[in-house]
Amino acid sequence: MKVRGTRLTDEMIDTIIANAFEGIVVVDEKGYIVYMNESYSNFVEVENDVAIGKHVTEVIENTRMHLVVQSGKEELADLQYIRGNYMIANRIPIFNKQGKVIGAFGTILFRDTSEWDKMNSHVKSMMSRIQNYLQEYESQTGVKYSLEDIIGDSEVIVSLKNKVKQIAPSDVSVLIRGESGTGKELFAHSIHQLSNRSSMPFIKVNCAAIPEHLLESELFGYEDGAFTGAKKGGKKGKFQLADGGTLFLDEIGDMSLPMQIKLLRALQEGEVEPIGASRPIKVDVRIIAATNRPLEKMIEEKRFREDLYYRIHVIPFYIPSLRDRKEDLPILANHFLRKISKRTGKRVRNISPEVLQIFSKSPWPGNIRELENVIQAAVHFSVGETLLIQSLPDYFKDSFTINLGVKTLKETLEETEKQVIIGAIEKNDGDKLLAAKQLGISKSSLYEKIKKYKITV
Ligand SMILES: Nc1ncnc2c1ncn2[C@@H]1O[C@H](COP(=O)(O)OP(=O)(O)OP(=O)(O)O)[C@@H](O)[C@H]1O
Repeated sequence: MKVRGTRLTDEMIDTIIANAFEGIVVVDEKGYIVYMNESYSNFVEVENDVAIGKHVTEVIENTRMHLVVQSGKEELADLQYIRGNYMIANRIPIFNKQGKVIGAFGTILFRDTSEWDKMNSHVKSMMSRIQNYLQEYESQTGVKYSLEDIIGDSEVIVSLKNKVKQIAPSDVSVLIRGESGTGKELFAHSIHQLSNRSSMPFIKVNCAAIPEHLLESELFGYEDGAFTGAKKGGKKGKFQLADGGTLFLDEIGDMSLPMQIKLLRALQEGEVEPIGASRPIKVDVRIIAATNRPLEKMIEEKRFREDLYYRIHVIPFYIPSLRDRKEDLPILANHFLRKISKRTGKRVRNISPEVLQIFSKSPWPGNIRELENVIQAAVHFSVGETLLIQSLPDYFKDSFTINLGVKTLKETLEETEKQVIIGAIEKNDGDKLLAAKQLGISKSSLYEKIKKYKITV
């Protein structure tokens, strides 16, 4: 390098790097430290000559330098927690002329700790203030999740997240469908959180969990002395509690017909009548409902009211099961691994490829909730930094090996074919022609298979 005709000498470069404002570390292609400047070694409190030659993971907490030499991808402005402080880290791979990674250099911002301490305490106090606001927001509104909490980069999840952004600001009712554990509640929270009602309450009612005779008082409330055993002073119903905000009616397909009539009346009139009240009360709520029940079939069987269906089905929203979007598995699994490791303080950093392979073959009947539970149990049983097959809970391994061991190849293939067909029909809201198109088979062959496997969706 030339500066006004003078070459920059090795000594000059050494002095500049050694006294740089940032901490600098250089590793070879295997992640072993070949250079560390004084700022960095002072910060991590390791003698410079002791650090050199060691694997970077032995010297620097939470480092990712060894991963950057593997991936060849630079990581800029990443927050890294080292020695009780958040540092801003850059990690840049070094390539030779043939384009092969031969090492990486990393920098952390702030040379001396007192300077950083000032900044760090500022960041920490900001973070704790944000945390407090979030907690306050959650306790006042009942909103626990936002769109950022929905993990997944499959086409369908990305498009559902875009749909949330589009529909959230309007006041229309949304009906979220999908199997148990697919994230229906998460999406409901996100819609509310992005709506104009976000500062008002989000109230959830699980229509399946509340006995029928209590659901009316739960939804509409009651007046003082409305019935024996009623609370003194009466009780507000969920409609009133959600006034100005959103009422999330979970498992709406499990609501009895008489309650459906009362609910429809409340939605149409925009008012509720608490039990024992002489006058109705005006309420302004947005309805988000969720179910995994086949409402259309239930309408045919007169178990669900068609008028209520049209009232809540303004915007349909279908979340596919996890087995229909397996491309999301690695990112979801790693997300839960990080979350659970952080919560439990157990250092399990990655998931072995064999485990990910088993995951990709599992049918996940409990969807994402089941995945989270499996990872939670596996982290608990893990001994090293990698989550291995032997750490998976027995029930999960057993269900898997039983399926593989007892069934013949033909049975396994047929079972898979049946599941794929059911998935395609559900995905297309029961439209068999569309399902056949998507599966790349003729309509008659689809009907044949429906008959063969006795599919009822
Ligand atoms: N895309 C996702 N990203 C991260 N976590 C998710 C995702 N989807 C679901 N979860 C997690 O899975 C669990 C189940 O989600 P949720 O309760 O929203 O499902 P659900 O469809 O409403 O289930 P149910 O019908 O049984 O009430 C929750 O812990 C939630 O945080």
